Amino acid sequence: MYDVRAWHHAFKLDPNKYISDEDLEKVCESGTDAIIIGGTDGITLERVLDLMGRVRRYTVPCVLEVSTIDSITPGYDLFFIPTVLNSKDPTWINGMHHHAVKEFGEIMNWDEILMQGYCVLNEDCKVAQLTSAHTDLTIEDVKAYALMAEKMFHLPIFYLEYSGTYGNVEIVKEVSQTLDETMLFYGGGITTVEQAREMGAYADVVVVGNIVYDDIKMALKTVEAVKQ
Ligand SMILES: CC(C)=CCC/C(C)=C/CC/C(C)=C/CC/C(C)=C/CC/C(C)=C/CC/C(C)=C/CC/C(C)=C/COP(=O)(O)OP(=O)(O)O
Ligand SMILES: O=P(O)(O)OC[C@@H](O)CO
Ligand SMILES: [Mg+2]
Repeated sequence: MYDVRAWHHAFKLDPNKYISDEDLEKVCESGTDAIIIGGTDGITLERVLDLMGRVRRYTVPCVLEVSTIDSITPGYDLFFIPTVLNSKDPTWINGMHHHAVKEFGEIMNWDEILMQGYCVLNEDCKVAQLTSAHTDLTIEDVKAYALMAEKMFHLPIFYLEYSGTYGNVEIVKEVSQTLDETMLFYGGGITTVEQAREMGAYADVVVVGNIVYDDIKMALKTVEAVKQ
């Protein structure tokens, strides 16, 4: 079993985006703790398998963050299963999950599965739109979701998701102080070393996504920034 508790940094690679072999090697050999394969749109089995095969050339742990039932295959070190706690639509809280467990429940290795309680806070991002997330939240609202994740549902991961935009440090700080057992993942809009360091001071794991595609050199620098 991989010790996710020891992780501090992860790159999230989007199967719907192109990455050259050269850049992929840099990302996989960067010293990051894991490669998470995931995205919200254009996630087909073919694209996910292709990316997994390419990441598998390296020893870095490779995780599938499941966003569609059709793209689930064996071959990963771990599976992250999001549940969007602030969605207005039960489909994204437990609906798809029920459907998937009906299909795969008998063959699932539950030791390889970690649930992520998402709280999506950027109203304009794709995942907020897709899941009809209620993003107009106060710090107290967000902390309540964090407490629900930990104390009511015993989720291993609470994920503050600002996909595409840099988040509110005060919220990340306060949520980090609210959680004891549940790990705090932060993701969204990390484009500088300073931002990576700032969020890394509070989040257990900083997830870096889009900058990989926009500025690979800067993306690579976030690893050391978070791990220092
Ligand atoms: C056969 C075999 C090996 C089986 C393995 C067993 C297994 C893993 C079974 C799965 C069981 C299960 C319960 C599956 C869940 C099914 C499912 C589809 C649940 C719904 C998940 C969910 C809430 C998805 C919503 C979208 C979401 C949260 C996506 C996460 C990724 C994300 C936020 C990406 C960021 O967006 P991006 O696309 O990068 O945006 P930009 O392009 O703008 O950057
Ligand atoms: O792509 P960015 O904005 O870095 O966000 C990372 C990740 O949280 C997306 O799910
Ligand atoms: Mg992305």
